[in-house]
Amino acid sequence: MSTIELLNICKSFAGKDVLKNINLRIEQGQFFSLLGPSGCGKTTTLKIIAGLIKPDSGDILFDGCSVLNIKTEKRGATIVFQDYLLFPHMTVEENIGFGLKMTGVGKKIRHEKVKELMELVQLNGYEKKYPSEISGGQRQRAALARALAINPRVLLLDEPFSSLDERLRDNMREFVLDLQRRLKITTILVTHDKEEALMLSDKIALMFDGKIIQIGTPNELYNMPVSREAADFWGDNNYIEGKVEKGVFKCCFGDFNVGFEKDSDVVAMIRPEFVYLNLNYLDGQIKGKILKKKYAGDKVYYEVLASNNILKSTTISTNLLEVGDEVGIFVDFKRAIYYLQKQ
Ligand SMILES: Nc1ncnc2c1ncn2[C@@H]1O[C@H](COP(=O)(O)OP(=O)(O)OP(=O)(O)O)[C@@H](O)[C@H]1O
Repeated sequence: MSTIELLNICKSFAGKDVLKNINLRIEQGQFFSLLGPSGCGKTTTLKIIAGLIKPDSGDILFDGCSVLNIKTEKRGATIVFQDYLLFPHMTVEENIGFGLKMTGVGKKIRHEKVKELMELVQLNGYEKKYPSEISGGQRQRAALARALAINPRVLLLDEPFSSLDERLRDNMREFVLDLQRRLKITTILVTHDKEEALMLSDKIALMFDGKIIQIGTPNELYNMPVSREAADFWGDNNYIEGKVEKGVFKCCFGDFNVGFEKDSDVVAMIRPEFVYLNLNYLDGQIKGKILKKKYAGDKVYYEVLASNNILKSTTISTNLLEVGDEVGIFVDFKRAIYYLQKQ
């Protein structure tokens, strides 16, 4: 177990700034995710924590002590990559015991430890198999066991689930979370999968273009995005410009009580799931007409024309509205997030 801190970490490759002053604190035993679009610098951050890449400036602390000049193999931070990187010419048990052998652990203790790990990742009976003879999920569990064999202070997971099919991915996510909770090992996951980060993490750092734009719990990140940029990462949103005066939001759709006292020019960000449509127009609702409909199984995505604006609405698929229907729209402005308009 370890507390990990990154202090003012900067890194550039060939003149391109890839990490721009990264500051992070990951508590002991926490499941922490680095989330962000492809190329934003997640893997580089992970490799810097592992010691595979040296930062240009800044410091990394494990339990308050700098590990900047400590070699990878001495840091106790092991990475599990998405492509597992098992040695193809070694059996499962040889793969798992490899790190122990390298650190000079004797055969008897190694054998016991490997047996214990095989049980932990539910691979008993596969000891003598080669990586090519087992399934993707089993290979991944073997890679996890190999990483855990050396009792790492921190477990680093780089998109470990992305090459698995959906069902296996769900199983592996649950498996890893359960293992992490039991072992209480500080774990850092790199992912671009929003749902994965929300489901697994105690805390998430959202990264864009080499910077961290928000750190918080899954609930804070999803429900209280700090900026439009952060909000848009979670999906398409509605943005409605207006003014708040004495707790009333005034915009092109009318006046709405929001219980937000500070008078200011704002942009209201409303998620499509808080825009409700119904066929019977009710008093006080906004009138609109359905322009587009996308059916996606459990959900339906609509675009509705109202007061010369397009509103996005997502509903569960029991909704039977069709393109061209005139609808009443209820926008739950109390669920909106109000960003101050730029002066
Ligand atoms: N060794 C390297 N040499 C040059 N550029 C690199 C190197 N490693 C990473 N980069 C660049 O740094 C940027 C960040 O890469 P990184 O792999 O950290 O992003 P990422 O967020 O993990 O992306 P992905 O989700 O696609 O893996 C990218 O533009 C990448 O091309």
